[in-house]
Amino acid sequence: MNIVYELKHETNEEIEQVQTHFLLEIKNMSLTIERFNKGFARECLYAIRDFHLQIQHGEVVAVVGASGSGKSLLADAILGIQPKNSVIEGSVNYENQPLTEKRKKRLRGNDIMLIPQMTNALDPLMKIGKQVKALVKQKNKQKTVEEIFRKVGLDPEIYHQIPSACSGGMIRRIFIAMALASEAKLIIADEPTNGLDAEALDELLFQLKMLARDHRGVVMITHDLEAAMKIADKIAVFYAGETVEIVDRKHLKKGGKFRHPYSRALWNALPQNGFIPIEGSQPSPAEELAGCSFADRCPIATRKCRAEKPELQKIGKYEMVRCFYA
Ligand SMILES: Nc1ncnc2c1ncn2[C@@H]1O[C@H](COP(=O)(O)OP(=O)(O)OP(=O)(O)O)[C@@H](O)[C@H]1O
Ligand code: NI
Repeated sequence: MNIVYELKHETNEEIEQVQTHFLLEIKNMSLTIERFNKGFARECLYAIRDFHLQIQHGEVVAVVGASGSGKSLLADAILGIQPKNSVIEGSVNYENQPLTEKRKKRLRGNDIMLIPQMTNALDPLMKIGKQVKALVKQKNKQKTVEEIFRKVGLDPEIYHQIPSACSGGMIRRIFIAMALASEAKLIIADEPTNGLDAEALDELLFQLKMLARDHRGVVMITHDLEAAMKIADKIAVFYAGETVEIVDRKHLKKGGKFRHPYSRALWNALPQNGFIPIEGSQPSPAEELAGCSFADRCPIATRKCRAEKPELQKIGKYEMVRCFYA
């Protein structure tokens, strides 16, 4: 209240910025892995080059990118479980405070929870019910877990089983149940829709939305643009370790288009839009890039794009695009 009052002379947009409370806000984040090749020469892998993301309570934000674009490393970096030989730079704030490695360690598994890409992340020897129950803070733990199992469509029998008795689809539901049971405010789901049939996929998307309705923030990391467009409030398109666009779903719902040539290419590659492929491949993380990461495959690239890296430009309250010509 006071802050807004003091900034009375600022523009409306600036006042809104002050009022916006982000659960997680990432700016210019990079993650570089250092390794030594066979000739013992030092080599850098630029796995994340320039990543931006903003998420508020109650929102689903999708990070959409192709295989190898750095999505899982991004999830690991937010949780503080990145490879030891990596260096993270940039600004990461959680609840408006810097998310230091020390703080990540404290919040991991409590405030911030990962739904991992691998389905073998549960304790293989502990009964599932017990693993979920361990996260419940309120009284009547058993009853709470049973209720959550019902919500996510898990057979109550699962309670007494160990993870190896469950299918991949069931394990994903167990992770959603764990997120619901916990008091986590931020859920990071890494490729949660992988390998699901159409029905299971819709169910899972609904469950992720349910987590957001519970006032939590859900970062859904995926290669599936279509799934992202179904539930995400905002979509951050990720290419070769960079956020190339952040689009608000409202813009797409109103018939607006993606603005970045890579996002447009992803959209054109969807079955309903004609399955149009694009030539070439994503630059390797080992490559140092002088210009735009997409320049080699971009239909509108110019000499400038190859020589100069475009910055992420703000084009609306939350929307951004990294292209000289978008
Ligand atoms: N520990 C590591 N050491 C060295 N390189 C790594 C390490 N982990 C990942 N990489 C490399 O970093 C790049 C990004 O990997 P990452 O797993 O984050 O991609 P992704 O977008 O999650 O891919 P996918 O969709 O296949 O899961 C890849 O080229 C990968 O080989
Ligand atoms: Ni991954």
